[in-house]
Amino acid sequence: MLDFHLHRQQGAFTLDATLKVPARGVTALFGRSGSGKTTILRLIAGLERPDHGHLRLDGECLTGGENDIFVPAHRRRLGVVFQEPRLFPHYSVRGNLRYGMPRALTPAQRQQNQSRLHEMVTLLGIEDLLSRMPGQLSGGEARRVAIGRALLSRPRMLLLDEPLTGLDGARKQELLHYIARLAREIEIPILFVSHDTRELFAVADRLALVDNGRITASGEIGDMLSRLDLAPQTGRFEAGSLLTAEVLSHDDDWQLTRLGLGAGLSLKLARLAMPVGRRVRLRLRARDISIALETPTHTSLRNALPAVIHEIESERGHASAELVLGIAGQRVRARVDRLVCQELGLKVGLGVKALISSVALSGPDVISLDAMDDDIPVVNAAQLSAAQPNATQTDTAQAKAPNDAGSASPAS
Ligand SMILES: Nc1ncnc2c1ncn2[C@@H]1O[C@H](COP(=O)(O)OP(=O)(O)OP(=O)(O)O)[C@@H](O)[C@H]1O
Repeated sequence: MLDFHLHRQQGAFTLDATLKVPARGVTALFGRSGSGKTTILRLIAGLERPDHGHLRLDGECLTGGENDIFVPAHRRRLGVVFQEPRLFPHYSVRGNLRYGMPRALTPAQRQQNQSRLHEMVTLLGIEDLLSRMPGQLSGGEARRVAIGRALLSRPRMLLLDEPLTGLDGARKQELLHYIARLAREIEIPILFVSHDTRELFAVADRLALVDNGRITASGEIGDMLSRLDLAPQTGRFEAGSLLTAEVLSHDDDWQLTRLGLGAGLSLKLARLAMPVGRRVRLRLRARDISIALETPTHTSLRNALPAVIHEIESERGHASAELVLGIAGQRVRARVDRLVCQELGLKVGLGVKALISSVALSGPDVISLDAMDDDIPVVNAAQLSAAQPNATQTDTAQAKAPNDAGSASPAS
C-alpha cells in the first residue's frame, strides 16, 4: 500500500494531494492538463521534494515522518516511465535493459535473466535494436526500451506517466494488454497517468481525479464512472458503466456469446474470442441502453434486463435525463429523453427493463480480467516479486551522478 499527503508550491501552483493506493492493481490519475499529475509522480519517485507531507510505501517512510526523511530516487526501487524515455546514452539498448536487472551469481540465475530479457525483447519487438545506442532510436522505439527497462528492474511499484504516447496502434494495443495483464498477475501497485480514456478503461482498476493540485475523489473505476456528481470531471469518458461479467457460453451457429452478470442475469453480444469461464470487464454506454416498463415483444432488442432506478438527474434546459440503474447488484448509467422520462413516469425505486442491443456491444468493449491471450509472454508474479535487495534503478537512476553508473553496470 502506498499512502501519501504531499504539499508543494510550484510558482503560482499549489499541490496538496492525499491518496491511498492499494498494494496491487492499477490506479489511474486522471485530470486536465496542468492539474498536477506529473508533479505527484515526480514527488513519489523522489525526483522532487515536497515542502511538507509524508509518503509511505508498504509501511516504509520514503518522505517526511518524524525525522523528515527523504529517500533518494535511486534507493526507492520504483519503476518509472515518463513521457520522455531518458535512456542512458552511453549504454546500448541491451545495456539499458540489463541495467536494473538483478546480478546473476549462478548459472541458473543467469539463465533466468536471459529468458526474462528474451521475453521482454520479443514482447516489445526490439530484437533488431539491441546493439544500437539510444541516439539511434526513434521516439517510439526509445519508449519501448524504457518500458522494458522499468519492468525488468523488479520494482516495488510502477509509475507510468503516459507511457504509450508515440507508439503506433498495434504496438500500443499489445503493450496495453501486457500492462493490464501484468497488473493482474503481479503484487505491486501501478500508478498510471494517461489522457486516453480508452487506455484507462483497459487497464485501470481505480480512478483518482486530480483537479487544480488536489485529489478530489478516488475509488473503484466502475463506481467512479457511474457517479453522476463526478460527471463534470469524468466527462471525457463517454458516459457509461463498467460491469464485471463472466463468459457463460458461445453459440457458434449464430456467432453470439452469452455473458453472465450475476444474479442469474445474462446478456448476448457478438461472439467473443474468449473461453467459457473467463471473467471480463464490460463497458456499457449510457446511450446504448433504452428503458421499457415491460419486456417488449416483436423487437430486435434481445437483452431485456430487470433493473431498478436508483437515481435520476433531469434538468430543465437539457433534452436528456441521466439515470443510474441497479442491475444484478451493479450500477449502470442510462440516458433517455427527458420527455420519455416524464411520459413513462420514471422515478427512483421503480422497476423497469433495461434494453440493450447485442450489436451495440463489440470486442473492444470487453476486457479480460483473467490472464490475457496466452501467446503474449509475461513475467510471472514469482519472478517479479522475488525482488533482489540490489535490484533497483529504472528511469529514476537518472537522478544519480554519472559516475554512479559504473557501480551498477548492466547485469550479466
Ligand atoms: N518548475 C515549475 N515551476 C513552476 N510551475 C510549474 C513547474 N512545473 C510545473 N509547473 C506547474 O505546475 C502545474 C502542474 O503541472 P504538471 O506537469 O504536474 O501537470 P499535469 O497534470 O501532469 O499536466 P499534463 O497533463 O499537461 O502533463 C502546472 O500548472 C504547471 O504549469
